Amino acid sequence: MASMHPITFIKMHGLGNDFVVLDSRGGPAITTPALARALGDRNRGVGFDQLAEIRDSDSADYALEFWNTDGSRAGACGNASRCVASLMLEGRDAVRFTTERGLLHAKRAEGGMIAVNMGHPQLDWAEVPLAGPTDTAHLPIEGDPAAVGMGNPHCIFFVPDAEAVDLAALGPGLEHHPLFPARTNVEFASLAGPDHLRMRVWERGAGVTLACGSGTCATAVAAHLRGLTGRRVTVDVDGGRLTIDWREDGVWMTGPVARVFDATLSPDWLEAV
Ligand SMILES: N[C@@H](CCC[C@H](N)C(=O)O)C(=O)O
Repeated sequence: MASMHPITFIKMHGLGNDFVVLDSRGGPAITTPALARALGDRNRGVGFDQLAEIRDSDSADYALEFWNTDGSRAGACGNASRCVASLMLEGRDAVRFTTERGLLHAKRAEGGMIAVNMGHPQLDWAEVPLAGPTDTAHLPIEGDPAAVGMGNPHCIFFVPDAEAVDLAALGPGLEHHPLFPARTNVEFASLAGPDHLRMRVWERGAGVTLACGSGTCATAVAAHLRGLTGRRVTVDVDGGRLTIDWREDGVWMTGPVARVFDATLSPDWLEAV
């Protein structure tokens, strides 16, 4: 891939869910499926769970596009949204940005945390999407999972002990289950206390990750709808803790972010992609 200009990027993470952030505002989009796969390679590239590209927006402060390590696009990425918002919030109280699913909002929260409103959950089978008319609260899959869309699909299992689940063994088959025509992210959650969940995730297009923001929102929504929790919950994921609050105006997610380093892609490496 030839490039006229040096391509700089920022490496960030939210609870160990790690990202390469590209900013192509004012110019053409940079990311292709091949570049996402090459950059996502932890041995020969940089390594990430998702790539987030910042684009110009006519209707908001900026637009965001998300890519998985397998080169596929994702309609939502909660933790990358919080990471990029932390950059864009410099000198501002709140930001508005567009993603595939529409307009979202983010703001600073207490203790240096970043909060993002991930929008309203999608509870209709066609919105998730599922392959045909199905009760999203109880899918016809062994283990009685629920389906919730947050701009991307999630299949959520409530289990006695999320720690004991072999994600690598179960994840690939469930990600490609025929009920999910666009594949799915897969979450396993158990109740850790009142309004407190323990959750682990297999991400569509990325595999096992330490955290998934949209998955945490989807799990909190499913837990409330099953009568397991209230609308505000603490969720412990492998990489740390998120707070989810399902309010009138959408599902708010609050947690930490980190900027790890800034760098420039080598032109020789890019040429070979
Ligand atoms: N890590 C993310 C979700 C990323 C996208 C997902 N793998 C998909 O393909 O839908 C998050 O924080 O939400």
